[in-house]
Amino acid sequence: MRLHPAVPLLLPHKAQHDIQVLSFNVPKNSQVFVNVWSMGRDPKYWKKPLEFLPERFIKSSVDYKDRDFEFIPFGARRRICLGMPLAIRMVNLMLASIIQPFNWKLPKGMTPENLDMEEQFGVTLRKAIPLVAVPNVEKK
Ligand code: HEM
Repeated sequence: MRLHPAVPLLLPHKAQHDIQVLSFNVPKNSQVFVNVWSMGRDPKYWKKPLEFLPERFIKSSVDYKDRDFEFIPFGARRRICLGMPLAIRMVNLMLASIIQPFNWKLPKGMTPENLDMEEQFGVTLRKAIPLVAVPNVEKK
């Protein structure tokens, strides 16, 4: 959700009136895109921003629920994702239900280090080259 956010530019927002955000003047009716993809990789806020280190969140106070604006994979404030409470439960459940029953491995010659994580940009973000993984059921 930080390195590869599902909705990289959030949904388009429109300024209802002239407003100044930090040093930026945003005229009424401007269409505003919030680049959460780039915010999640900003070295100003993240140590080793391009590394996948999920443990960075273990003792961190950074919250995804509309409080810490360096990490808003569900957006924020009035137009925050309505499905967020469902999504945060479902993501864990879906991941657990594919990880638990199988032993997964990468195809021959492929290692986690040489996985191509390039993205295909769109309203939603997807892997440019789909992940190939081989499920294996342990024989008892
Ligand atoms: C991991 C899963 C999900 C992610 C990362 C996600 C992310 C987002 C993001 C970034 C937005 C745009 C927020 C903005 O522009 O400020 C959004 C909007 C929305 N999402 Fe999700 N979403 C997820 C799952 C869901 C689910 C499961 C539902 C419904 C059951 C849902 C319903 C909505 C709706 C209705 C909006 C529009 C809210 C509005 O414009 O007022 N989302 N979501």
